[in-house]
Amino acid sequence: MDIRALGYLRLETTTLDEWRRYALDVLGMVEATGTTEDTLCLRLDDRAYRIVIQAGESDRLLAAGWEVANSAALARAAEELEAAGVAVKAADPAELAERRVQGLIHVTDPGGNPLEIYWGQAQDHTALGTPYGNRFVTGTPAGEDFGLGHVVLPVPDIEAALDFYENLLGFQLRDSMKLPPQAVPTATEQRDFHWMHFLSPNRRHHSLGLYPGALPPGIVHFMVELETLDDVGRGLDRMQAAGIPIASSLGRHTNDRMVSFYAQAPGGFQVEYGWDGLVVDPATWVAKEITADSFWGHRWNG
Ligand SMILES: Cc1ccc(O)c(O)c1CC[C@@H]1C(=O)CC[C@]2(C)C(=O)CC[C@@H]12
Ligand SMILES: [Fe+2]
Repeated sequence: MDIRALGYLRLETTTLDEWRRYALDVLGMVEATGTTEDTLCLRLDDRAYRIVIQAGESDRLLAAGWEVANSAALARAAEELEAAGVAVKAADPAELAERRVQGLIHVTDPGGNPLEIYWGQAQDHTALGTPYGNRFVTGTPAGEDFGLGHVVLPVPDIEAALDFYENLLGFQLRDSMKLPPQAVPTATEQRDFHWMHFLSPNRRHHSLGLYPGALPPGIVHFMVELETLDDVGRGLDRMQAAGIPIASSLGRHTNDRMVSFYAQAPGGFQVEYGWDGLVVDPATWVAKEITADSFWGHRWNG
């Protein structure tokens, strides 16, 4: 399947005002066209939106949006999913209009996580006036797309999830890490360790992390990448000034070599704010095991 990138995330929140302040004033994202009283649309780049946050009854991930190139690629994706026994539901015209895409199917992964596979998202050609001069890395100036960043999803059955994303969706496995049982309190089976996997359909080291346990919000964290270390440092200052709990201190990951910190987001999951993530060559990449999450830093709280 020819998926190109993590195009967007849709979230539901019980505290939209808190999310508005968090996304705009702290993360430095930009309010996008389509924002209403009960739906906050966020721009990071020239896409009409990259994150949509809807007021609702719960705090959870509504969908991870995965982008394909065109309608033929979407039709093939639907065929391959159906042939594999995965239920596929085509979007109705109202959903397409709301999402500002030209074609879309709804699917659920083996962990029950909702995904939307789509093509033809609208762009916004107006200048992106980020509030702190910060810039998000979502691709190259030449037009190569790396997607909005990455998302880590909880998947109680890690083997089934890896098979789905690697062999059906066609993501490349970049590396894996053994988590100790205490890092996975909701694991369905007692084991000496639990694998966590990192994958991507493009040259961003990972667009998807698979966490081998359950978490109520349906998302462990999402990561947005900033252009400079100063963008990340200033973001950390804003988090602290706003009194937002830092979930993990600044550190550099061993696999994508990203320098990042993690902050609590409204709703019981985290946002990773990073810089200097690895861009790989899929033709020469080999899957590896990492045996530490970071070269330095990333001290987790609580
Ligand atoms: C190890 C790692 C590499 C690259 C990343 O972008 C990244 O987020 C991580 C950390 C992943 C992971 C997590 O998301 C939830 C809490 C985890 C499971 C830990 O307890 C250690 C690693 C953490
Ligand atoms: Fe991450």
